[in-house]
Amino acid sequence: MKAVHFGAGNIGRGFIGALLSQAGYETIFVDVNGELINELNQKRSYQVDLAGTDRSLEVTNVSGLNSINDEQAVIKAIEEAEIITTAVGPNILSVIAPVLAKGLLHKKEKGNVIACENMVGGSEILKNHILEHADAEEKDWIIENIGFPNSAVDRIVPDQHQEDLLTVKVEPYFEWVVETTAIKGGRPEIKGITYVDDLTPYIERKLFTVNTGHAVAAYLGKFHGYQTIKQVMDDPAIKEKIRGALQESGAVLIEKYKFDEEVHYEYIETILSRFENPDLSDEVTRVGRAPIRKLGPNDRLVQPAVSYLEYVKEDPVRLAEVIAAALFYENEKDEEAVELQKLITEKGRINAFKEVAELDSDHRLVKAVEAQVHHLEK
Ligand SMILES: NC(=O)c1ccc[n+]([C@@H]2O[C@H](COP(=O)([O-])OP(=O)(O)OC[C@H]3O[C@@H](n4cnc5c(N)ncnc54)[C@H](O)[C@@H]3O)[C@@H](O)[C@H]2O)c1
Ligand SMILES: O=P(O)(O)OC[C@@H](O)[C@@H](O)[C@H](O)[C@H](O)CO
Repeated sequence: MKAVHFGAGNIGRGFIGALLSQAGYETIFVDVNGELINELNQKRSYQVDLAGTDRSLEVTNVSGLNSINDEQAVIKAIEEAEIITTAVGPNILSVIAPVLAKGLLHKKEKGNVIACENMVGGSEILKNHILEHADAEEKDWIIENIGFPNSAVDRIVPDQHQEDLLTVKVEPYFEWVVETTAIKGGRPEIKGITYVDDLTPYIERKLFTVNTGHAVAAYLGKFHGYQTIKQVMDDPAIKEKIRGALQESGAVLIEKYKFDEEVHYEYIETILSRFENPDLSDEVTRVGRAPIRKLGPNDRLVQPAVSYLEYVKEDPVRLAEVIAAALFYENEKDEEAVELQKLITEKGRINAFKEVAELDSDHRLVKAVEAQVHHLEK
């Protein structure tokens, strides 16, 4: 049984690769980081440490391929793989689509491709990128034989500063939910996957709670000079603002999906305590990375804020505040942060926000964010 996983980074090694290996798959990681690939090929195994415990897992039967230099080998690996997964980041899906298309068109049997990215409809979006690289007949073959089930993945895996390049420290908690309807052939037998018929409530609950909360911590935390999420959580005023933002996104989720209110509030508290794990050093720059993506219309801040206006019919105060803080986010090592600040210099904070969030000037959220920007400027 072979699996190909694109992206040997934090979540790739620390979560997806570990579960694939435990399920008995020979796992081939595909990445552009030559150093990582060399290490994987030399060691053929690596260690996953569970933060806050003395438990570790040995992930075995792994190897690596370079997605640029080893294209023919990547195509062959895809041809032979039963399952293909990705954790490369939403913006990279279009980049890996050409090689995926070539590999999938070599397959003789049905198979599944699962994008494990923080976005709604990730596998479906990847499918559309792949289909752009196929002619009409090839498109039909892919649509008929390859499943692209959407999925939601949850496990906090910070950037690693380990002596050993491959070792990765992760939080013990994890959740991987995969939608059944798009699967082709048999369901992949992977312990740890929860199969559901409709992923929408699960991905929205995850993205608009875990990732919304994380974004509040990162952008307000950075604004107030903190470096790690744990430091932010130790500031009671900001912790309360995170809880407040999650009550706003939660009000929408409860209304939209009829979640039990008490159970959802318990979920929020669990998420807050996950952010407080003293054995995880997660930097605000990782959690706040790619602010243009995070301020997009379907992402963790604007989507729940716009829905709050629709469902609750009031201005989302806490969500508007964190959006405003995101507009002050600077990090010279983050391409999107640099691009956002450039846009702000050219057009001003509110015009830049309208552009990335795709909102009109008279939208109530724009007014609410403007008020918060003025407040933060003081
Ligand atoms: N880290 C987490 O806590 C976490 C949790 C859940 C979901 N995710 C999602 O998983 C995805 C990856 O996040 P991460 O934290 O592991 O990031 P990461 O930067 O640690 O890993 C991404 C990897 O993709 C590789 N990559 C870049 N371009 C590539 C290409 N063209 N071909 C192959 N590989 C390429 C990078 O070299 C890197 O090793 C994101 O969508 C993220 O939202 C992350
Ligand atoms: O990966 P991003 O950039 O979409 O978001 C940063 C973090 O919020 C994210 O990686 C979380 O750690 C993860 O989603 C937890 O499951």
